Amino acid sequence: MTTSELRSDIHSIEPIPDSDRDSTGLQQMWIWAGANIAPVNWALGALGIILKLGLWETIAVIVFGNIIGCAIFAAFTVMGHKTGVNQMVLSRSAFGRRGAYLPSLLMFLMTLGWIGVNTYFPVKISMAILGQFGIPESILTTFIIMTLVMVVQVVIGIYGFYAIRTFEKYTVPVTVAIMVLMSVLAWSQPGVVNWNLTSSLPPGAHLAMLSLLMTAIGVGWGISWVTWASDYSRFVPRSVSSSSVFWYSYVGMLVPSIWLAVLGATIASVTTDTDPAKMVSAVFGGVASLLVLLMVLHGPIATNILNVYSAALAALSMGVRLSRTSLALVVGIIGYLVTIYFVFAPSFAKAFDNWMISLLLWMSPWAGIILADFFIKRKSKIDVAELYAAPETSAYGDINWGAIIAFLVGLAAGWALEDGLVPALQGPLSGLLGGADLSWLAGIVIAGALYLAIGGKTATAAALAPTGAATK
Ligand SMILES: Nc1ccnc(=O)[nH]1
Repeated sequence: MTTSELRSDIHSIEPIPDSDRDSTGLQQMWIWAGANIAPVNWALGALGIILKLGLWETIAVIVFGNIIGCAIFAAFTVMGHKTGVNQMVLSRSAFGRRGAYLPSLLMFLMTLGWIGVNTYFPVKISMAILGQFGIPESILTTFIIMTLVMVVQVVIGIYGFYAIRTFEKYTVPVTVAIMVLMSVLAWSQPGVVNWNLTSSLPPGAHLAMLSLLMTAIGVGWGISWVTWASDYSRFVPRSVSSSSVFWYSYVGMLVPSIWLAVLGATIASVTTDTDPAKMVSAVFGGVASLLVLLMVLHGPIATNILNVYSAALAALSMGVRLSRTSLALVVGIIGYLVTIYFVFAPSFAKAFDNWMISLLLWMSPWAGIILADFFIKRKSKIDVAELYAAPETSAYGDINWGAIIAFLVGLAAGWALEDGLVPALQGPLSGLLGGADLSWLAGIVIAGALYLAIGGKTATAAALAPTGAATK
C-alpha cells in the first residue's frame, strides 16, 4: 500500500501492522493539543466561576486536577503503543472477548453526546461574531454553521487516522498562535479580569463545591479522554519508546487544557457567565474577532474528528458488522441531532457539569480496571491474537464476570461518593462527608482493587506470549 502522508486509512480494529505504524511522538502531541484547543475548554474554567468559586482557587483546581488527570490519560496511550490495538479491543483482556461489548457500547453512546457538546459553543460564538459584522442570528444561519462544521468533521473522521494527524499537524500551530493573541488581549486589557474575585459560598458548601469541581473540571478532564487514548497511539512504531509516547501525549493534553480553562475562568470572572457570546464580545472586536472565529470553528472539528473516528472503532469493537465509513456516517447523523438538542437547550453550564460527572461515573471504574489489568495483572504483556480469537476459545474468556462485578461495584461506589448538582447525582456517602465529591477516586481505586481480587479467572501474563508477538 502507499505510504504517502495523507493516505486513506484502511485500518479498522485489527492490530496495526508494523509497516503502517509511522506516527511520531510529536504528531501525538498535536492530536491531543488540537482536541483540547476548543471553546468547550473555556467552559471548564468558566464553570468554576459560575458555580461560585473564587478565581485563584478555580485556577488551582484546574492546574492540580489536570496534572493528575492528564497523567492517567497518558498512561492509556502506552497500551495502544505497546500492542498496536485500539482501546476498546484492548478492553477485552479485562472484560473478556464479549464482556468488553459493554464498555464499547457506553463509549459509543458517550461519543455522540460529546459531538453535540463540542459543537454547541462554536455555533453560539460564531453567531455572536457574525452579529458583530451585521449578520443577525437566525435559525437559518445557525443551521448553516452547524451543518458546515458537521460535514467537515465527518469527512475527515471517515478518512481516518492519517487525515486526522495531518490536519492537526498543520492547523494546531496556527490556532495556538491565535490563542496566544487572545490570551494577551484578555489578560492585558483593564477591566476584563477580576483577579480578586473570591468565593461567595459559606465554608461547608465551599469545600463541597471545590471537590465537585475537582471531579468535573480538574482530574475529570484527563479521565474523560482515556477511552480514546490507544486508538491513536497504536500508530506509533515500536522504535519510539513508550515513555516518549506518554510524555508527548501528556504535554499535548495538559498544556491547552490548563491554558484554555484558565482563560475561560479569567474572562468569566467579570462576565460571570458561560454564555460564549458575552465572553467573546467582552474582550474581542474587529479583526481579532475574525481570528477568534477561525479558532472557534477549528475547535470542534479538531475534537470531533477524534469522536467520529473512535466512535466507529467502538462500534466495530462490539461486533457491529458495518464498514468504518458507514459507521462514521451514522455517528455523524446522530451527532448532528444531539447538537441540535444542545444548541437549543437552556442553561449550558449546569447541563455540562451533569454531563461531565455522569460520564466519569462509568469511566472511572472502567479506567481503574483497565489500569490494574494492563499494568499490574499483565505487566504490560498482552497476547494480541487472543483479543481477536473466537469468544469460546479466547484466553481472555468470553465474559469475565469478575470484571463486570468490579465495574458495577466501582460505579456504585463512585455514585455513593458523588455530590452533583441534581439529586440523582448526589450519593449518600458524600452527604456524610459534608458533601465532598470523591467519585472519580472511589471509582478508580475500588473497581481496580476489586478486579485484582476477583477478576483472575482468565490467562495471566506469565502464561501468555509477549506483547504483540502474535499479531495476525
Ligand atoms: N473531553 C472529551 C473527551 C472525549 N471527547 C471529547 O470530545 N471531549
